[in-house]
Amino acid sequence: MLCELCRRFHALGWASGTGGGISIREGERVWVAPSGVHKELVAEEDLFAIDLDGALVVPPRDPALRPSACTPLFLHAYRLREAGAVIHSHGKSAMLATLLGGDALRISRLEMIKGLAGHGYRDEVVVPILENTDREEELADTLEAAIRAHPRTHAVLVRAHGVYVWGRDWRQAKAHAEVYDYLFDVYVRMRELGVSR
Ligand SMILES: CSCCC(=O)C(=O)COP(=O)(O)O
Ligand SMILES: [Zn+2]
Repeated sequence: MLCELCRRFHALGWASGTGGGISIREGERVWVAPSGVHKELVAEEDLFAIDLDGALVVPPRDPALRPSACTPLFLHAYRLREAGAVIHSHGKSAMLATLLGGDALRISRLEMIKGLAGHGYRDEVVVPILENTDREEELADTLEAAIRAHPRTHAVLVRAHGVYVWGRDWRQAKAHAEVYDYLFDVYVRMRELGVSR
């Protein structure tokens, strides 16, 4: 499923140019893809299994592979939110939404908001925005702080970069990622049109 979802996210433009992807938790194990490879071509034997402290449990077939640089960020969502899957998207809507400024994106009164667990139509969706760093791993501490400061969010944006989204399992994480992508796209379009909600 991890490999299949990487292919689908690549087709959506969420995991192009080797970045982005998804990790999935299976009990006490977390499966992650290799770093810096074409995510749409990742095969089952290329995957790493690690425990929730990041220790290697199952190595990939090729010893030259390294786990995704997103791994420390994925682990924060697993540990702090009991997530079952975490998606990292480089989708353009997420990236563009972060360029409109502020330390959080806020949007409300849209039907699609109901697709986020614990949210209703009238709720304000608040997605914190982190400042980007030179290396993906360096985002881990600020992502942890943002997750703690925003207990209702299922996503954290990274300026000029993308978004991390999670859910209780891969199905909910995928649904959340699709809803947030819709909201980010609408947010950018609304700013272009000069309308607000
Ligand atoms: C063009 S990818 C730049 C690095 C990045 O943003 C990223 O998400 C890398 O992830 P990886 O899984 O390849 O370590
Ligand atoms: Zn990235």
